[in-house]
This record gives sequence, C-alpha cells and structure tokens, in this order.
Amino acid sequence: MSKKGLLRGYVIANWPVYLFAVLLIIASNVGQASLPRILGSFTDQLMQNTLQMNTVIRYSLSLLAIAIAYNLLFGTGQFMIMKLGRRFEFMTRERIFGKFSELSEHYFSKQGNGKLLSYVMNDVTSVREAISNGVTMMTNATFLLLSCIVMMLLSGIPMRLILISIVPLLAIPFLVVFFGPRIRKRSRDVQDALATMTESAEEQLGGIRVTKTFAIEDSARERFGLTVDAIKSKQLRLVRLSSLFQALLPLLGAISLVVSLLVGGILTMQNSITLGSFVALTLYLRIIMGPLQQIGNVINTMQRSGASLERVNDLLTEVPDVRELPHATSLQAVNDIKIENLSFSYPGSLSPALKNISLNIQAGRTVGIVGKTGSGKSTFVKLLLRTYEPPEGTIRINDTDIRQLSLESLRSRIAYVPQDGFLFSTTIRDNIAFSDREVPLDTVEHSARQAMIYENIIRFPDRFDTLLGERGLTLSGGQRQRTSLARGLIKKAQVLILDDSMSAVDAVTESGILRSLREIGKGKTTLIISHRISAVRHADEIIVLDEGRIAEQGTHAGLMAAKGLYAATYRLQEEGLHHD
Ligand SMILES: Nc1ncnc2c1ncn2[C@@H]1O[C@H](COP(=O)(O)OP(=O)(O)OP(=O)(O)O)[C@@H](O)[C@H]1O
Repeated sequence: MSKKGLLRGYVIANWPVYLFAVLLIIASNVGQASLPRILGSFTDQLMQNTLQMNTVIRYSLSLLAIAIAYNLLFGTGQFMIMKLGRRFEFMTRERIFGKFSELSEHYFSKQGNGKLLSYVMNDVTSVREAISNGVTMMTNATFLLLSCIVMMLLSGIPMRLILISIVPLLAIPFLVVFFGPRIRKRSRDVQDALATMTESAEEQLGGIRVTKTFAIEDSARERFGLTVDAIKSKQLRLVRLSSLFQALLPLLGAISLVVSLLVGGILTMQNSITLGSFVALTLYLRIIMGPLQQIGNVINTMQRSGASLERVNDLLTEVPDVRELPHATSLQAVNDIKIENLSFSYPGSLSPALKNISLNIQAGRTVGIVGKTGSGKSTFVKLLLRTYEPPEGTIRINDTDIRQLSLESLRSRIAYVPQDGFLFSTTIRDNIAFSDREVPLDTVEHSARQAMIYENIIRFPDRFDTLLGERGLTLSGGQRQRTSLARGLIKKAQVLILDDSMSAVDAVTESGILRSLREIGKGKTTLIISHRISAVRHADEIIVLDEGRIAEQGTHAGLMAAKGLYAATYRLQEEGLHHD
C-alpha cells in the first residue's frame, strides 16, 4: 500500500457515491449563485418603474424555490458524504486493530500502548473530519466561487469590471502554496505530541498505585504537566499559523469588495453600468467571502488530517517482524521439538540472551527449565512461540523449521501460561474458556479444580459468572495467576508451557497444582519454567540455564549427584523453606 493508499483506495471504491453527492452540492451552488442576478434584475425593474404585483410575486417565489432546492440538494449531498466519512472511520479502526494483531511484541514494546491508542482515536477522527467536512466544504466553496464568477459574466456586468474586482483573489493560490506545507508540518508535531501525552497518561494511570504508595503524586503531576505543556506550545504554533491563513483569505475578499465598490460606484455614477449590475456585483463579491473563508478552513483541516493520514498509513504499511511465508505449512500434530545451536539477541541489544542452546524435547515428556532471573528462560519460550523470530533452522518441530509453519497452527498447538496472565473485564468463566467460549461449565470447573482456584471461585456471589476487572471483582495476584493457569489447562493443545506460572502461589497449592499437572501432562509435552526447583524436580529432564547457556542438564537425582549449580540452588531453596 502506498503512503496515500488508505484514503485513495476508499475514495476509488466509493467513487459513484462521492460523485453523486458532489453533483448534488454543485447543483445546490448553481441555484444559490443565481440569487444576486435575480436581485440585480429586480433592482433594474424597480428603477425603471416597470415592476408589477405579479412580477414581485414571481421574484419572491423564485427566491423561495431556490432556497428549498438549495437545502434539499445540499442537505442530501452532505448527508451522503458524512455517512461515507463515518464508514471510513469504522473501517480504518478495524484495519488498525487488524494490523495490531499482526505486529510483533517487539513493535509494541517499542511504541507503547498510549501512542497506538492515539492512532485509533485522534488520527482516525481527524482524517474522517477532513473527508466529511472537507469534501463537502471544498466542493461547496469551489463551485459557489466558480458559479458566482460565471453568473457575474452572464449578468451583463462588464468583463473589465469583474476582472479588476477579482484581481486580489489571484493571490489565493500563492497563499495556499506558502501556508499549506507549513500547517501540515505543525499539525504532525501536534499529533505526535498528543500521542506522547496519551502514552504518558496511560502510563501514569497504570502506575497510579505505585505513585500513591511512594507519595510522589506531585512529581508525577509535574512530569505529566511537561507533556501537556509540549502540546500547548505546539498547538499554539499551529493555531497562530492557521488563524493567520484563515484571516488572509477573507481579507482578499474584502479588498475585492472595496475595489468593486470604488470602480463599480464610479461606473454607475457615469451611467456606464446599471444600478442593477452594480448591486449584483457587490452581492456576488459578498457571497464569495463565504467560500473564501471556507476554503481557508478546509485547507487547514486537510493539512491537519494529511498529517494524521501519514501516521495511519505509516502504521498500516508497517511490516511485521514475524511474518508467515506465503505458503506456510500447517502444523497438524507436535511430535519432537529439536533445538540446534540456538543463539539469539533481542533487536538493538548487544549481548545475546541465549547462546548455543541444543536440546531435544520428545513428545509426551515433561521438561523443567530453571535458572536465575535474566538467564533466558522466557526468551526461549518466546522463540518457541515465534513471538520473536528464531534464527533459521534452529528450532524444528517434526523436522520442519518452525519459521516454515503458519503462526496460527503453531500457536494453537501450544497452551502457554505466562507469569502475569492478563485477565479480561468479563466473567471468570469466559476468562478460563478463552480458547473456546463454547466449552461446557463442567469442563471450566474441572480446569479450575486442576489449577486449585475452584474453591475460591465458588465463594464469590456469582461463582463462575463473577465479573472481573473495571466493572467487577479484583482478584489477588495468586488468584489471578491460577485463573490464568486454568485458562491454559483447558486449552486442547499438545504442548503445555508454564512460564513461572506458579510463582505467586504458596508451597501447598503449588504441590496440588503439580499433582494435577502430572495427570494432565500424560500424553502432552510439558515445559515447566520456574525459579523454584520444587516446580521442576519431577520432570523427566531438567535444563539449568545460566547467562543464556545450558549449564547443566539431567534428572533431579542426576543433577543432585553432580553437586553443581542445580544442587547448590536446591539446597539454598530448601534451607529458605525450613527457615520460613
Ligand atoms: N524485549 C526485550 N528486549 C531486550 N532485551 C530483553 C527483552 N526481554 C528480555 N531481555 C533480556 O534478555 C535476557 C533474558 O531475559 P528473560 O526474560 O528470557 O530471562 P528469564 O530467565 O525469563 O528471567 P525471569 O526469571 O526474571 O523472568 C535478560 O538479560 C533481559 O534483560
């Protein structure tokens, strides 16, 4: 898609409706532009004393007919364009949301949620306003201007008088060329600053509890104030420029009127033109002031929305870091997972998070991964799920490089439970049955029992129908973690990955969950990642990661006998437990 693709594509797809609406607006303008001509001829008849009652009535009815026709035609045209604008807004928000689901975690960590929200809210609205109001006003203004000029010529007003009167208007294109790009540049600055403010507001709200517990509300307010100040000064710069531009166009119109009054007045005194022509000319120039003001307005809106359109187009043309091949293979079943010489550095990071990892995970086995914080455990899982793209040929499932697989088929075969599983503002039941909303309540309850959260849930007044989040109940950290665990356990997937998913539960609950896992894990490939050795000691194989490398590998008994890092960590943790 080209930079302008979004809007152009939309207008091309809807051109017959746009054309029809524009024609209606043009027709309404032609009618309106005949008003001064009618009034001019009325004045001449009045001066010549040739007016009769039925002529007066005819003139009045003509004016009424023009007014009604104008309202009908303009109203319908404007409604059609507004409707198209709203549809554009709706479609663009959907496309942006679709794009969000394509983009990788890396993109989101780079951009920040606030900035992305501002695309969906501020930018889309700004483009919609331009294509609704902008198209209506631009068509209206341009054709009213042109119709007035044509009608002036048809009204018998001498050509030289018209030309002299509209000379000041010739400066308009120069003003547009001068101001347009400058307004656009300043608008982009404002939109960027708005995005930064949304981002800052989002972060401040997210961290409000921390801010309060540290009693640093004042400095938080000050920091937010800085982003607001940045918008204020950028907005003032924009407003200064756009107001100047908007004021200059009517000024040109006013100069035209002055010229027409001066030259037209002299010609009327010399009887070179009729009084009717003079009245018509001044009325035309008065009417022209409206479109001129509108054109200034529209150009301002268009420039502002142009900046927003650029931002939205930039987002929609963003190429995701993790992409599917055109003919990606669909993964039907997971047998063996082979990892060979896997090294990985995060984009922009100098030191690798994983170094030379080689590992075979046979189907149906349980593998524990332990290691101190920052040793690369979560990175390993992210690569397995292709949240980040692993280097070519380093991770294979059933001998196929996972980069050849479709993302949907890969991810739907894996149930992943992160440490801080996000819960949505809906019922507990819907949160647990996230992978398949149709599963019966018994199955949801069964998973809740396995995750040791059932007893908590049935004590809530609405049990599994209890609402969570903004309009509902707030769960404790441990309850949240176990609800998210139940969500992973219910998923019908051949591979289960628990990424530190029991860190917020006590030792007794953990051992209950581990018992369930041994039951669920039958026939499933299970990866348990943990700081705590108690969570992995029953695994068929344990991998000890240290600074991105496999430091040790084996069963619990084997690793204990080796008396290395694993055995030392185990002793430390056991001692901690006994001291508690
Ligand atoms: N998105 C990221 N961008 C850059 N570096 C990252 C990113 N995520 C993790 N890292 C770095 O990669 C290294 C491994 O991190 P990882 O999250 O895999 O460790 P971990 O063993 O899971 O730690 P923990 O037990 O604390 O969750 C760390 O040095 C970390 O700083």
